[in-house]
Amino acid sequence: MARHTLPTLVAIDGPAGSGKSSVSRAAARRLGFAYLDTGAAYRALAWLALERKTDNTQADAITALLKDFDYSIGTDPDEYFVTVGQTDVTDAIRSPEVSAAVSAVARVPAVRGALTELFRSIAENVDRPGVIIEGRDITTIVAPEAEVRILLTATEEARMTRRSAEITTQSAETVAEQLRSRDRADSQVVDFMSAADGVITVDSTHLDFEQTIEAVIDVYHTCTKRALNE
Ligand SMILES: Nc1ncnc2c1ncn2[C@@H]1O[C@H](COP(=O)(O)OP(=O)(O)OP(=O)(O)O)[C@@H](O)[C@H]1O
Ligand SMILES: Nc1ccn([C@@H]2O[C@H](COP(=O)(O)O)[C@@H](O)[C@H]2O)c(=O)n1
Repeated sequence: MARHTLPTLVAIDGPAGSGKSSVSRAAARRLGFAYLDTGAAYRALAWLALERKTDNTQADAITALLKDFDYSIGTDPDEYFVTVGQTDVTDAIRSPEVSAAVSAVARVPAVRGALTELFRSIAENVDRPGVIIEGRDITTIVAPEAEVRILLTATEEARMTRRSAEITTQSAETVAEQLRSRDRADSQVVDFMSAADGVITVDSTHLDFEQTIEAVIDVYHTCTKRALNE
């Protein structure tokens, strides 16, 4: 059977609160692309571990969860949802408990291997001409061959200010400390603080939301034009 044309891949990595999900989703909408949030899968597995009262320091116990991890995510930027089995976990995976547990789950190599395969398969099968995939290791591990590779960053101060404006149920100090400690734990596993070779940095520290979306779309046009001329 003839293989369908593969979608254009736009890979975006960056630290917590750098705007990966909000900016990627808005840019995907404008480009008519699908949007794949990879952090949601790690969060959903962490949610399952909490539901099953699994000790998340035990790699074997976390790995065992993968065998009945019935995960599904919406890749339409206008119809985002995350389910595990019959349960809609779209909101539950954003809880402070899941955010605090997720890095321990994400450090397990078998989990990373399985989810990487899942992301590649979802991305290959979207029903759009392209897909924006965002996370921590997309430009380097999940899709190093992506036509467009971006590191979306902002200073720690800017990221914390934006995140604490969003989360009003916790103090700014608590939000900042959670963000910092998640980045610390995650960066022991993958490097998302510096751009790998060929990856273009978009620093949004002094850009507003709209300007950041435009900056990402500009990089997309520059990279795709360059590829056409090669
Ligand atoms: N350039 C910007 N100017 C102002 N606010 C922004 C900008 N970019 C993103 N934001 C806001 O910052 C907050 C964090 O963004 P977002 O949730 O998209 O980050 P993230 O990188 O996906 O975070 P995490 O990895 O923790 O899920 C959101 O409230 C978003 O609307
Ligand atoms: N490619 C990725 C994406 C995410 N993670 C882990 O998931 C956590 C949640 O991600 P968010 O983008 O929703 O904040 C993140 O803190 C990492 O632990 C990952 O390892 N690789």
